Amino acid sequence: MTTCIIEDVRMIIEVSDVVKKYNKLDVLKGVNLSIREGEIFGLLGPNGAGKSTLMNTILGLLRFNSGSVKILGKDFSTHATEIKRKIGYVPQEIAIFETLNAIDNVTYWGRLYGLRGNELAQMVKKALEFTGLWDRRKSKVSTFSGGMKRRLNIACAIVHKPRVLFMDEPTVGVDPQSRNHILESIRIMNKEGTTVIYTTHYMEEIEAICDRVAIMDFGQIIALGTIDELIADHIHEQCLRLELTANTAEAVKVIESFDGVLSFSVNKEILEIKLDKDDSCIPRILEQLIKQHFNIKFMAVEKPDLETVFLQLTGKKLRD
Ligand SMILES: Nc1ncnc2c1ncn2[C@@H]1O[C@H](COP(=O)(O)OP(=O)(O)OP(=O)(O)O)[C@@H](O)[C@H]1O
Repeated sequence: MTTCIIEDVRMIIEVSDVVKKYNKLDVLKGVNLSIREGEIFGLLGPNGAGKSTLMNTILGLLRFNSGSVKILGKDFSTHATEIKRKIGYVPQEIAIFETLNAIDNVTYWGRLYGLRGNELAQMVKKALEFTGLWDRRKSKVSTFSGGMKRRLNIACAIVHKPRVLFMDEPTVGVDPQSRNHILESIRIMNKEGTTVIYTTHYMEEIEAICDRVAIMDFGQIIALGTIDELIADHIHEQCLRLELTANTAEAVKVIESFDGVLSFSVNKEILEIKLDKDDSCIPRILEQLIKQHFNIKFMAVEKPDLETVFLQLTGKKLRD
């Protein structure tokens, strides 16, 4: 009966009104969050926003002051062992034994997750193959590059094929090849049924793999949705950049009369025009400029992206 309830759950993680304080510092201020089974969920936020604290709270590694957390429909306080066997965690700090080789590291974690005998050996092999480390299984970790250590860190977290995988900035300091390998592995794991909760400061990673994204700031979720939804909900303008060969001041007089133009600035021969979301005025502006014999040297429309949303909501760049 219990297994049945776990299998039927659609929201794989439910966080309700979670408050976490460190002395007088409110680090999580009543966080509410539901993560769907089967998604890759990105958690973004400036340094100190509370992402790791939230992750550690969900994982049962940190006690919180009030609220509730459920994973797979169960509470950690009453079903810790059951939940732990179904989740994996890739911590920000690499948690592997430098003096052991790769296979012994992964085997150690496999045993902790309750795997034994032939099943353990098979799962260890699969995790090392999956992370591209099988050929180096007998090498001591102290001889590994930073990217290989990160991949081994992941192999340790996935050896038991978790239903939910938490990854806290798993690509910090890795080379582009390892980064691509990690992202591709996440996609494959997700296709095979693992729900992934992912934090990073790299927008391109979120864009590449995440189905939905939550933006956190000052201990609260301040926005949540797909990237398209976040842009539609929070960004109400875009920028048209034109470079003319001459007579920019006269061109301004043409442009300012158009509906949809919110503001503009001129820097030498470059015109930066802020437009509202409806970009139907762009072809009309260009048509009018050409008709009046302005010579357009360069033109670009800057479409808003996740970075634009993040900057608008937090006042910071993702990698500040
Ligand atoms: N053990 C602790 N004792 C006191 N304050 C803490 C402790 N751990 C975290 N904090 C504080 O809680 C806040 C949130 O920290 P957290 O590590 O969750 O942020 P984060 O969003 O993960 O940041 P980053 O992107 O830098 O990893 C910060 O102000 C941090 O200083």
